[in-house]
Amino acid sequence: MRTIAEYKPLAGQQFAVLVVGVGQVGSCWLDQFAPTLPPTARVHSTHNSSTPLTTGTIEQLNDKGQTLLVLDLTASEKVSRCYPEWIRAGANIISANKYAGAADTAFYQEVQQALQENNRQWLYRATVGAGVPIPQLVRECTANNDPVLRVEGNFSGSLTWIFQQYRPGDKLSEWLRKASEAGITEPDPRTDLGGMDVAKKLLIVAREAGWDFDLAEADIQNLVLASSLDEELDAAFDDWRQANYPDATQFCYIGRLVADGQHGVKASAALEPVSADSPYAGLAPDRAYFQVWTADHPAGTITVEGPGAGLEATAGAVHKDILEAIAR
Ligand SMILES: NC(=O)C1=CN([C@@H]2O[C@H](COP(=O)(O)OP(=O)(O)OC[C@H]3O[C@@H](n4cnc5c(N)ncnc54)[C@H](OP(=O)(O)O)[C@@H]3O)[C@@H](O)[C@H]2O)C=CC1
Ligand SMILES: N[C@@H](CC=O)C(=O)O
Repeated sequence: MRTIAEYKPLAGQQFAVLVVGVGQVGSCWLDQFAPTLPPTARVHSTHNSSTPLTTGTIEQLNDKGQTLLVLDLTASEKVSRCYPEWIRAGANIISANKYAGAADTAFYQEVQQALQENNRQWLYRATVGAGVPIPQLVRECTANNDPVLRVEGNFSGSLTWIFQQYRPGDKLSEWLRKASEAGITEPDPRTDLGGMDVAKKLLIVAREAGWDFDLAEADIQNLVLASSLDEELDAAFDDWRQANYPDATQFCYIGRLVADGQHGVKASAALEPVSADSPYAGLAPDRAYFQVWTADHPAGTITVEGPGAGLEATAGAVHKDILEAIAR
């Protein structure tokens, strides 16, 4: 963790942190990271569904001259839709919630416009890769005139955790339950298993490269193969495995963005068999591995590996955003 001494806010500047969503990530941040906030920052308030954050609260604090950091640690689309109003009222936003980053183009642009017009920041390092700075890498290559051609990686922390441990013959439903208990799935694990969580991450990264696409057009494999996530899922998944990859011993859910001259980008994700020489074969269940191909590196890829799942890695990413916002 970086030390607070590295950060030099403007003289007298006070940062009020408003935490929206005190679930698994929010509690982890409050317990482990909030105590290390710089002396110029303090947690002003915490909010959940029954005590939502209001725009009035933001306006009042802004009027008092406080610099506001609103942490969106929910999985709520409703909360994400408040961003433009909150930004106009004076808030800077830090998100673990992926809804705004992967929203329809019109809403995404509305958020960007509100940020520009009000000179506010929106940071979202925790939304992709947990502790692996993949959006930042793509943004930096793009900004430095080294266009990104392709990005590939195990974008799902929960599906990686599951499939790095699952072996044919296991019950998929058991691994899913354990992942949910470990706090690494979405509040509704169907979001992970169905691939929609990965689709959102692909869109967030694509936007860093200057691409955009409609989530509905992404080619995403849905592993919600049964209406209930119990023995019914196990039977359906075994049928799929036997029909497609009867000899595979290991799988990984891999996401891809590939530049496509005509259409901008093609986004896809699928569960694929992993051979012994694949970089995914020996990956620990909580690690992420990404490869980026750029114009300057068309053959040799840039590779990044790091902690890609878990509450501490995610809350740590939120904390890095807070320190970055304070330092700017
Ligand atoms: N778990 C992980 O490893 C990772 C999670 N994330 C992201 O972090 C976010 C949070 O995940 P997690 O902590 O696991 O989720 P939880 O379900 O544990 O917590 C969500 C929290 O959001 C609150 N909430 C829901 N709606 C509102 C609202 N309208 N106003 C205020 N609070 C609200 C809930 O309150 P209540 O209980 O009252 O409804 C709850 O406290 C998600 O977007 C997830 O994608 C990102 C990376 C990794
Ligand atoms: N559901 C997510 C958790 C964080 O984004 C994942 O599986 O990666």
